[in-house]
Amino acid sequence: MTLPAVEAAALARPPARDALAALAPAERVKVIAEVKRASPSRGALAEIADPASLAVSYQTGGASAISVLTEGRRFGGSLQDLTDVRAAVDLPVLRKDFIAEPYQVFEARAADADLVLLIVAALTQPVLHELHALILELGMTPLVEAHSAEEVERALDVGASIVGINARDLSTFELDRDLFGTLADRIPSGVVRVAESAVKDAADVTHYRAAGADVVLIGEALVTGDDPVATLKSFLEAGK
Ligand SMILES: O=C(O)c1ccccc1NCC(=O)[C@H](O)[C@H](O)COP(=O)(O)O
Repeated sequence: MTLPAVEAAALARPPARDALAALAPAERVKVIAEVKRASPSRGALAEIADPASLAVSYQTGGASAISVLTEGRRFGGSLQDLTDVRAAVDLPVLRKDFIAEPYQVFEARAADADLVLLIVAALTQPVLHELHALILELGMTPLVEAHSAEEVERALDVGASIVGINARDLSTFELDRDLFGTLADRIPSGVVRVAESAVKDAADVTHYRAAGADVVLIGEALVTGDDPVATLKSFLEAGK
């Protein structure tokens, strides 16, 4: 599709769901549950023939939003997965991908995304600013991902309302569950704090909540378990 065509398709969609309200800080931790077939660090994780029905299980289990990996080559995802998931649930849906240009933002809205991930490390500050503004202009919500104090500052400089700290180093794939705790205080109250990655069990959710997480983003532990509804419920219980 050409840029004008994808832009027109994006503008023709009904409004995005209010992700900021869905993820607002509350008495209990909230979860963004991820549809994740595979990953560069772990290879194949789960078949997921029907992403929409997995997303319905997540909604039943108490998720506040759904993340869909839309990158095909390394994660086995697609924009069609996102559209199918969005049609099956009442929750906001995140396009989780390596977003680098406006075309992908229009594409996300055209596929019915409500939230779009922006990875600070992958973008210059002017491009981060441009993409952040475009996501808001299209009525969606940016989730801005940081890995260091400097990247948190850059996220706040563009006006991010939701900041994620990803425990996974994107070049080495090493996990550091304590990174969130070292950076959380740099995110002011009023900005939603998301702890991303590395939850393997309920104790990790308790750990992130104690370190100040409003929201935890979880992929592998949900797609590899036998019962996503029960797993999610136990994680939410652990984050009270
Ligand atoms: O998951 C990976 O291997 C990965 C590698 C490089 C860039 C991104 C990657 N994953 C995307 C994510 O951030 C995670 O899917 C998400 O935070 C959930 O993580 P987890 O619960 O550890 O599956």
